[in-house]
Amino acid sequence: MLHLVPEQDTAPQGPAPARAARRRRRQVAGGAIDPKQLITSLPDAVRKLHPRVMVRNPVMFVVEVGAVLTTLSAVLAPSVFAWLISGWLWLTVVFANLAEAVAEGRGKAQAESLRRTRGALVARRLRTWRVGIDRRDWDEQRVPAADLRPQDFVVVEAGGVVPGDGEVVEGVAAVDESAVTGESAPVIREAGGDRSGVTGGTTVLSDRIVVRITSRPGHTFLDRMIALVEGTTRQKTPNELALNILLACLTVIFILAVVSLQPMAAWAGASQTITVLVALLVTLIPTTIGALLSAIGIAGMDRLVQRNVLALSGRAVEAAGDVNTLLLDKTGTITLGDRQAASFVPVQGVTQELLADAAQLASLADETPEGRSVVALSQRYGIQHTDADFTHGRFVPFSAQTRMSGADFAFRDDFCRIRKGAGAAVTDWVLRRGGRVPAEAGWITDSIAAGGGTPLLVAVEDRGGARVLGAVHLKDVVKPGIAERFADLRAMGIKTVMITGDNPLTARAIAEEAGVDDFLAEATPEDKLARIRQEQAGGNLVAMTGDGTNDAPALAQADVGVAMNTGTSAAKEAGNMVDLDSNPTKLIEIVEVGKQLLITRGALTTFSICNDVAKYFAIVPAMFSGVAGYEGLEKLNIMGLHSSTSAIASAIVFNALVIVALIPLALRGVRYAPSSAHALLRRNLRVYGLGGLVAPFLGIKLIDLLIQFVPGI
Ligand SMILES: Nc1ncnc2c1ncn2[C@@H]1O[C@H](COP(=O)(O)OP(=O)(O)OP(=O)(O)O)[C@@H](O)[C@H]1O
Ligand SMILES: [K+]
Ligand SMILES: [Mg+2]
Repeated sequence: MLHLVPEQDTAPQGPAPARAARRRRRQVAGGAIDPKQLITSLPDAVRKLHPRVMVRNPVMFVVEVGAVLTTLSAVLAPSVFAWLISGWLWLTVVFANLAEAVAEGRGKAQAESLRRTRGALVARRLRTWRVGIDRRDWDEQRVPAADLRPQDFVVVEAGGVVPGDGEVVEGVAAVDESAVTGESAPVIREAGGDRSGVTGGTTVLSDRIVVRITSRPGHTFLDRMIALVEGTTRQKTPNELALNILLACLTVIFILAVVSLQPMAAWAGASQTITVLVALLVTLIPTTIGALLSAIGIAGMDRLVQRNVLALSGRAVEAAGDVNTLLLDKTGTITLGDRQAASFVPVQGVTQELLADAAQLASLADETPEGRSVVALSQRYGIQHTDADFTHGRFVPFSAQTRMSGADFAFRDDFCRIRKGAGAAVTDWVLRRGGRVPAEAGWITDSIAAGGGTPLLVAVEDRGGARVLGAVHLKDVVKPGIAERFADLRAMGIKTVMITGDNPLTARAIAEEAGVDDFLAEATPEDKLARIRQEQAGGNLVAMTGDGTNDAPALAQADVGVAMNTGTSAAKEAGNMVDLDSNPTKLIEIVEVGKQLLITRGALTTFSICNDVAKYFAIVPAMFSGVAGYEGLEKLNIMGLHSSTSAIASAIVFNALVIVALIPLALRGVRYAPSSAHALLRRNLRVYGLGGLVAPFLGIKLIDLLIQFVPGI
């Protein structure tokens, strides 16, 4: 099929949008942040100070309220200490907002370039379209792409841009999808099969296709992609919500503790100022994780975008971190999916020509790639039927339920039905019509299947009764390198199951070659769905990759449903992720990103809480220093800080700086190497727990050494 691509269009340079897309991906790859980003995101961070925005983050909202209180008290009773604390509390809130703004800012540039792609597209809409209608009578209308509605038909010719998402209903074309995927190699899009989906904004390089629009205005793939990278549609995931509630509870507990401290302190004759009480509260509550939580989530989605995966739900990204079963569709997912007719194998007493003739009649209206390849192969036998041969006929289209296709027609005064399809389905059809199926038919299909090919039995029914003529051998190729990647999945503790509508023998041959752990053959869409429910009922978290309309129910049911970008729009609508590279082993990276997200969140939570414990040692002794009866607390001043005011100020400054210091880690994610959950937990406790305990002692001491030179501290 690749000969369809004109030479000049495959030049390595690629069109400008492709280069821009690749550059854009390179910029964000690796996740390193440019210090300039911190500066450019500053205005956004300040804008986020609005209380309506801040309440969404309870921990930081408390810090903001504290900043207001200390500012008021600094105005009423000015002192260097009061101004220093209130200033750094405002900085703490700004730093937290900065983390989120930087995370969002990285998507904004990408959204800008996608917006340009969407631009002002013009569509060539057809007033009517039906299969086989004479093309010259087509009545075309030029309309803005924004006016397209589902069920509209548009025509796109070489050089034209596809105006909206849809399904190719007629024709085959090479399409440049680089504006959306960043990948400059053209892909084939064709009517009928599992490669019929086209995306608005992509460019047709060759030929002419008719597309049935499937998306509503404003809800196209590009629209969704823009909203996604900008983070405008991001909702908190269940785990994130749970952690937020936990952090809010901790905050309330510490508020109560600090409030009840005051009467106690007053009784001891060490009544504390508002500034000191707020400072104590802020050091105790988990500000580090409170500040970084949202950025961690955004960065996780972003890391998937960098890998050319669009996650349409944050819940799915989290679920990916815990997936232990992966279900894959065979054709087009594990294999290249270009099933081509390779040979005709007739039964005894039937010639190849007769079989080829019948197979062609059964495929004339079969718009699937398989159907077209049967027609092409039979033409090599000099057989060339035309629609005129069908006087009173009807086509029977292929369906995943019947697993057959064919035609019923009056043919040269005879009445005739022809079917081709899966061995079991056609055998059943012949038997129901009173025919006999020779054992030879079984041998033929088995021998094709044993080699990994897909046999299509061909049968006819006419005055002579129903009988099998032979089989078509469809060949497909397992994607290269797939076995190694499945081995990687096994090492990560993920079981792979191939599910296919194909017969058990073909399924076994392909399963062995691809190295999957298990397979399910002759599966209808309902079987695929049932298998997922069964795995889920067994407590497994299931991911599914597929491309066909018949995979859609399963993709919707799976915890992580990854649709191939080459697939049908039904599959892309049903899944919660789309892989722009259409690579089934991409799940390995999706799982890694999911795990990394969970680990990063866990590690920074551990760090944050351990951190606060240490700061306690700076502030509490300072509050009670010199108070009779509380000399014992002096022992807690193990850091030997300069004065009580410098101790408290140092703790607040450290508390704010640690947020900025951790922004790069939150965005890049904690390093992830495949290993057991226990080993990961132990490592994290060691690094982030211990680190969280030790860092403040060093940091606060250092800041104290500097801050003591500030006059008035
Ligand atoms: N165009 C066609 N005409 C008749 N029969 C077909 C046609 N295409 C496929 N079949 C038969 O129907 C069976 C099921 O179809 P298909 O393989 O597309 O199902 P599937 O569930 O999508 O599986 P897969 O995982 O292989 O994509 C095939 O094994 C083949 O025997
Ligand atoms: K804190
Ligand atoms: Mg399929």
